[in-house]
Amino acid sequence: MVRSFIHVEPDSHFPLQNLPYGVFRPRSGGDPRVGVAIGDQVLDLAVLDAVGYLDPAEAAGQGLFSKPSLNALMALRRPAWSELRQTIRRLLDAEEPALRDNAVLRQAAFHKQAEVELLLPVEIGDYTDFYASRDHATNVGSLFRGKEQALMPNWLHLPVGYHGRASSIVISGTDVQRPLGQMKPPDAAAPLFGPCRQLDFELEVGCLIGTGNALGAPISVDDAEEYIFGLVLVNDWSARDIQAWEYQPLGPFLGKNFATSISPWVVPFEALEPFRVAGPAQEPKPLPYLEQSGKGAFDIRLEVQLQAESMKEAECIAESNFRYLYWTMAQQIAHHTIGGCNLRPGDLLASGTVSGAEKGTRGCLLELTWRGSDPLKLAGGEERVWLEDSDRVTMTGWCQGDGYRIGFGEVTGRVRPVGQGGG
Ligand SMILES: O=C(O)/C=C/C(=O)CC(=O)CC(=O)O
Ligand SMILES: [Ca+2]
Ligand SMILES: [Mg+2]
Repeated sequence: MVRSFIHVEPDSHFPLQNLPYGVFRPRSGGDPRVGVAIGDQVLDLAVLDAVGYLDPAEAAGQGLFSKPSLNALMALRRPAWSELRQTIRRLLDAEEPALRDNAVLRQAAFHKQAEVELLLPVEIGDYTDFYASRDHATNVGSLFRGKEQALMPNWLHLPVGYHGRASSIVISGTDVQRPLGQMKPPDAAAPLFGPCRQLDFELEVGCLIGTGNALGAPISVDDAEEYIFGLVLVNDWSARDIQAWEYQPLGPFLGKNFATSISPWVVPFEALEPFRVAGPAQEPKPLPYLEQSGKGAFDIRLEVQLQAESMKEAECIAESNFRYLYWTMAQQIAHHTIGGCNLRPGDLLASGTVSGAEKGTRGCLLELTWRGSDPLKLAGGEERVWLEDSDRVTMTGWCQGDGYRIGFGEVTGRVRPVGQGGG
């Protein structure tokens, strides 16, 4: 197995096979710039580019890495991403002396991850959220509309989604303020206004678009993966009481626009190739524009941890897998653009809550507690139906290779009570 001269623990999320991109700022100061995670280090690509170490890659020499976002890099095409990735991989290889034996450059180019601040890596222009897990859609449908109408008649024919809100996407670690809103409990005669009482998380995977398409020029399902730059973890925080009252007939609005958290490291799509698998069988067969040849799902293990303020450590409350999704990322992209809609570099297409068939694989509290009828019992006697103030939700994910992991790191956030200011 290929190894780096940088030490990488076997359970590290960031071995040489991964090389995810992020935007960071050293805690000691300096401007935001682009880096790559390796073991517990960050490699500063702006430093490497400045000394010509990334030459002759197409991405080199253009100032792409001394920017506060990955967008300019994402706007290049797949061959350029692939070439850059190979260049970085070679420079980090244990057998390659160029960087390994240049102590002065190494000193300037590497930072401990613990000594940098990770920033929102992408300027996200548009955010779309799908609803691609059949188990999630069936469960939510049963809970919101009753068993008979669990899965809407369109669901097996197209990837259902809604246009989300990009402005409130925040980086992992940002506190999330409990939203205020309008809700109508079943026993109330009129709607109430106040802090959300049914705050939830949603375990999702986000697909970041690299290459865009022109307005009016759809992306075909079999070309769609060429447009994907990389993936992140997404927590689509949801106010279930606000959502349940407002959503008909146009779908989620304020119930989901107050915050969406993403993980800081963008895992290159190319790194996931060894973990490609077939997704669930699709019956009825989708219309030709959605029919994908080959396998379109990826085996990514996902976990949700919850930590109440009284708990010494976080407790795992759900284990799921990205491969459970019914609709693939390629199908989502093909559907999104079939009417002519243009995607732009940096757009986020989230998968929708990733739930599986077993109870412990459900990706949100709405399902895990069956809308409150089956509370979760946590360590130290804590019980949860919905999130309480100061609860911390952490999601993690990784592909398990033979002796290595392609990891996503984590997306974490803590619930802050209403009225404690911004930031
Ligand atoms: O079926 C409904 O009314 C509920 C929809 C959602 O909760 C939308 C959503 O965020 C989709 C998802 O995460 O899978
Ligand atoms: Ca969602
Ligand atoms: Mg959201």
